Amino acid sequence: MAPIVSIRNLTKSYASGFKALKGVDLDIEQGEILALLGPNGAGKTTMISIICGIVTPSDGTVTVAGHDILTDYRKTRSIIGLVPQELTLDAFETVENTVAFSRGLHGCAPNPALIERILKDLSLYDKKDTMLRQLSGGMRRRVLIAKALSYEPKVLFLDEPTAGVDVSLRKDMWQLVERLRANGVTIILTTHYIEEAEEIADRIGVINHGRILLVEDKKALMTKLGRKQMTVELAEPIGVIPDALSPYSLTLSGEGTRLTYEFDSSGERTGISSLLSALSQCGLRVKDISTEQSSLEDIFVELVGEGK
Ligand SMILES: Nc1ncnc2c1ncn2[C@@H]1O[C@H](COP(=O)(O)OP(=O)(O)OP(=O)(O)O)[C@@H](O)[C@H]1O
Repeated sequence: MAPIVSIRNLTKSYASGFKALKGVDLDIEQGEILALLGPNGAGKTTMISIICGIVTPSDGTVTVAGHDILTDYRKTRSIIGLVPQELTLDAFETVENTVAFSRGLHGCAPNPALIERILKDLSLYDKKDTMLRQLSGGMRRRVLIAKALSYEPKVLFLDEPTAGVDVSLRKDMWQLVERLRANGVTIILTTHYIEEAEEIADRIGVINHGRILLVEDKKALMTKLGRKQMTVELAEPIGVIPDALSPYSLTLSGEGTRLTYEFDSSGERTGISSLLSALSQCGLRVKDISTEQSSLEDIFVELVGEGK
């Protein structure tokens, strides 16, 4: 299937001369949840803003469902929903009116039943007649999402949807994202919370200094870049690693009592059982064994660190 969003050589230089995007290529598949991770200033918001028609690109092309975002912007904007980072809402309007109005602004016929469902889904229904200025920050964020959902977008961009919200709202958001995906909506979210990407994304994109460092299936990324380590505590210290153990890439530490073995957790054989029998053949007594796997956070920090 053709990608729902296709980005080619996307470049953005702001008037100040600052290059926020330096030739980004990215295909987003229909129905996926893509998490974009990147440190502050990496270019995430710039990229999303260009796709949504808020910022003009300096070079490159973006198509949404086959339509060019510049020449066919009416069409692409009708397909896209955006939940921005900033909480810009009209303080004196009610929740229900704000959401219904947003649907009208996007040229959709009124649909009170749909608005009611969205408000209920976001636990906003009992606040439908409340003025926005009387809502908490978390509730306002829910209103921003309701506004974006009011015109039934096929592609939804969430720019740090859970920044500064409490744990229960974060979990609600994750559930909502799951439900939207089940209804065929493609979701692109930026986040600083790596556990969020780990929890809900199908694919992870890492962006830094205006470039995409990688885009990879989450599970494949964890297996490909994730290292596993086994640490063996020996009962008695040794001076050097015996020759018989040279086939294993071992390092000795802890004043001769700790052997560390790195292995490929994706491989069919990890080599753990043969290493353990080799240890006993060498007469080494094992006191304790532990294994550790690098997390998405370790992988991210390593990738972004390399890009510096
Ligand atoms: N209007 C502008 N004029 C000049 N520079 C800008 C403008 N908007 C953004 N930038 C710069 O472009 C870079 C990328 O900003 P952007 O907001 O896209 O990053 P981000 O990845 O979304 O960061 P964050 O995680 O902090 O939201 C930053 O260095 C920012 O200062």
